[in-house]
Amino acid sequence: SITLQHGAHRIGNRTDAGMARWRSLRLGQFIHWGLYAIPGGEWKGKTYNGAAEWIRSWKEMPQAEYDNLYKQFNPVNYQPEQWALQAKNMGAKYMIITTKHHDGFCLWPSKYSRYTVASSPWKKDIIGPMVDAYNKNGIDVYLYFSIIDWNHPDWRASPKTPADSIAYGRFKVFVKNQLQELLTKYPTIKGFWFDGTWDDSWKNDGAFSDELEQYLQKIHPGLIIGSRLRADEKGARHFDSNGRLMGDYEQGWERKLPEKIADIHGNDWEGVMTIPENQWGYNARWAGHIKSANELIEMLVKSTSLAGNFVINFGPKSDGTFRTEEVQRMQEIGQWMKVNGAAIYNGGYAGFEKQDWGYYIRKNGTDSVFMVVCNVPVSGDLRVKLPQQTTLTHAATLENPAQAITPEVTGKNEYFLRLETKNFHTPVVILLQTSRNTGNDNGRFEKAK
Ligand SMILES: C[C@@H]1N[C@@H](C(=O)NCc2ccccc2)[C@H](O)[C@@H]1O
Repeated sequence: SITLQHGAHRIGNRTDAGMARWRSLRLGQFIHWGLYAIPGGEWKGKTYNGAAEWIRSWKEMPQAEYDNLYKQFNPVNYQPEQWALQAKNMGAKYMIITTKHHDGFCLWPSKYSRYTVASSPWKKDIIGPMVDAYNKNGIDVYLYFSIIDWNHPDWRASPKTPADSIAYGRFKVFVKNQLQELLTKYPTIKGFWFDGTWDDSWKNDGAFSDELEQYLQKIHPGLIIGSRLRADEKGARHFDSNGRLMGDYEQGWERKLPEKIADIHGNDWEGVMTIPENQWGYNARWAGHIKSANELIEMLVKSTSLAGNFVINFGPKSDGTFRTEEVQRMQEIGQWMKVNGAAIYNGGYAGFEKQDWGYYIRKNGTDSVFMVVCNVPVSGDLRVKLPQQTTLTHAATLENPAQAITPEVTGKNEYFLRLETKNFHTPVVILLQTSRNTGNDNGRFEKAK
């Protein structure tokens, strides 16, 4: 390995209580809200085919007209208590809110910028009431902050001249001031979710990103910050030039998930997911594939089974209400979580060989292993191969815990569980009580006929 001044400063995952809490939460709600919700992916009768929150970059969008949208920001139906209750009923344990996206518009009345809600007809702080409402409902809040800031005169994607570098130097001070301001105004937030850190200006200034992260941890110890903030002095991002993860968890899983446990290299990680194919901010027309609640539940289960967190994104309308499809997904996911949340919260990698019917999840630190059946076999028979020295002592679904399922012992450490019924409308969860011992079931279950 090479000597790095601004590479990873820690080897292995964080072991403090704050990080243990983060990895116990498992299900998060992402909210992308801002001026981009006003056009909602359309402009003067034309449809923008990109992600709605990027519409300012569309060649058909006059940037000055976009920048003046703040004069229309007036979410008269914004009710943060409703938002928080809805998220609680979905089973989300943390929420990530866009304080400032790439367009630079601030949802809080920053004293370092005039391009904020304070200049809009709404006038009031959006972030404060949201943090309070979510915290009151037992949901932790993380602040999304874009380093890219298309509105700020000193931001540069790639400084070319000495004047550019002087301007970008001012911009870095502005970024540090706004982050300090957010921590001062909203002291209960648990961390930052940084974005927009792929441009040369940021990538080639690993020292600043390192110093910034250390500054934030100094003024607010315990903050949880993912790998997307940092670059090392060679321009390596997420993983430093020695291949070590920078930050507190791998934050590169955007609209994609790891396939198998080897893909996560033992790191804490989080996947963030859109319900349509690629829309984060409100888009009036959702084209392409819209994920069902069952698809999102399976992604949540897969993430948990691979010891990661899963965050589902929502893009409220400019008036502060949510579109029907998003309300439906939150309700359907919430119904499943009410019955099966025990398999998700504090869930992690079970260490069992994955089978076709779905996913194993181990309740962290226990011998309780959940089987989440997403693919019901036509036979109704679920093969359960346990690791050596592990015995199955009990099985029952979370829906009917009193109804034990008697496994059929078929061979060394292998059982079949038969499902009474085969028509399920959502993934079914079976809790296995296992014990590690001599590797046989002590005659508890009769041998296969
Ligand atoms: C969380 C999402 N990140 C923003 C974005 O620009 N993503 C583009 C991107 C996709 C994959 C790697 C880096 C950057 C999107 O607008 C959302 O805010």
